Amino acid sequence: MAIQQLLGDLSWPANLGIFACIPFIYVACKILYRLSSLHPLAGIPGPLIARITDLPLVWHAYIGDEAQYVHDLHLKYGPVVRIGTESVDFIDPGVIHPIYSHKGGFPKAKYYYNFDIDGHATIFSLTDPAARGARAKAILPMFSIANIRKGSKPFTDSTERFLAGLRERRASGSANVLECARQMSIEAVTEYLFGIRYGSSSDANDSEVQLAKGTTGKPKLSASAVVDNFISTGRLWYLPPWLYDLADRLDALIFPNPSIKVSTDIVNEYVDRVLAAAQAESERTKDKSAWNTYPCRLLLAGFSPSEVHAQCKDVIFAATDTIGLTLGTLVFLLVKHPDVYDTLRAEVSSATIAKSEDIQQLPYLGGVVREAVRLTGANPCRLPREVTAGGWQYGGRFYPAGTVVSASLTEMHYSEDIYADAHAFKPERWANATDEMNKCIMAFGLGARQCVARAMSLWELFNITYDLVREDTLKGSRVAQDHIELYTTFNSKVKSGAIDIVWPRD
Ligand code: HEM
Repeated sequence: MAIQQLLGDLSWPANLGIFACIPFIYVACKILYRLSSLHPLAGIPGPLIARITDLPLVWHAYIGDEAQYVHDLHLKYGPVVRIGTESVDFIDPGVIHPIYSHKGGFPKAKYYYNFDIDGHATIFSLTDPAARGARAKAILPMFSIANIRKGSKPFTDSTERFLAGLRERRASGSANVLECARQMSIEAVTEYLFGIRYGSSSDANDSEVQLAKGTTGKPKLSASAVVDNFISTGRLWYLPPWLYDLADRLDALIFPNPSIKVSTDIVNEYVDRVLAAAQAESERTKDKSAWNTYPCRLLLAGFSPSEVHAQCKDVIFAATDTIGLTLGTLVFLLVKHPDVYDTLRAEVSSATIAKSEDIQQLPYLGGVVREAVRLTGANPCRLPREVTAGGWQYGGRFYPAGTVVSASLTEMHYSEDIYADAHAFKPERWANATDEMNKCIMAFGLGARQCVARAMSLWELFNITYDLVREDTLKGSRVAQDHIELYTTFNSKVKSGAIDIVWPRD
């Protein structure tokens, strides 16, 4: 009443002034609370700014050095750092089980919503475990190692094309192995999962469909621009979805890239074709046990054609750059380290391989693949999870519900405490791997939400490396750059867009 009377006594401009001040008062109170000892994360070391606002995190993700930013904070403040108002990052093998594995781990943090596709939450972006589970159940059998072995032809065919492509480029003196590996990955995965290889067409030349002119004038995989665009979601993903959309539009307006539109159309047309074939298949045969492709399985499980379209695109995005970058880096490391290459070649040349699974038993090859996976960091930053109702007690501290907790790949994989001489490429370290080394490899994620295609990807990496080294295509090659420079947000991106190797002509 007193306030009402006071307001009533004031002139209307004074009233307006008071109302205009309310948001500022609200923000000021919020900042004071965040800075005070009343905030539940008050005792956690970190920069003052991170207690007030998430803007530094948003900024470093946007400019592509989030991994370096988080690393610098750990160097300064120790293994447990408050990196944002509600966010804490750990370098501690002990957090892996409670955050990612125990009872399915904490759910994915809200930022994953920004990875939705065409208005649909995907198997990757869903934060609700039950909704994700219903979709994953339909497709997971396709990723079992037994089924991959049974249906391995798309993989062996794409490996053969990858090797043929490298031989061709060797003749010309240089190869961008990143682009070759991306192409190999998208072909293998789409043919295996969708039954129609990306880029294949009955009425057009494969290479016309697959390759669009890159900006340098060199042919570039036609899906590259749309894949790059999708993985760059991580640059803005800390924004709330409405602001994300706005920022994304503004970004496209300020930095227009016409090749994204061309590439998006090509990929959409391809996925339309995949979906139409799956729908025709479901019409043709009512025998549901014969429905064996990824889209058929999702349709069978009751999901709408428009969602299945989005789920297919999600897989293309998830597969192309991750395998592309990992395989590209692996080849780069082998070329850069001739001693490792020679040891591997000796093992591969003398091996007796009766069946393809024997390849994964080769110990030095195993070390090479694990070491390349460790050093690549296709997802180099944190995999954030949100503490659920009831909070989480860990290391003598209480983290209330809503706290975003994480471990970051770059911190774990480059920790000197876990991997001595962590920056070096040392396949032999895996001959006597400690439990901690095995536990802290998080390239494929961890726990219940780890990569559905982990076994498939490793299977490909082992087989391709084996064939590549056996036929000695890399003989005489050199790296064209000393190291691979990356933008680091949720997904890594090679700054130059290429991992080049050359075969010098003497
Ligand atoms: C070297 C290759 C690959 C790497 C390094 C990789 C990495 C990852 C990582 C780190 C995650 C977990 C992300 C998180 O927790 O936030 C993930 C999830 C996922 N990946 Fe991969 N991935 C690879 C290949 C693939 C391929 C080939 C496919 C599809 C054919 C794929 C499909 C997925 C999907 C659908 C998820 C979401 C799983 C879920 O949340 O339930 N990935 N991947």
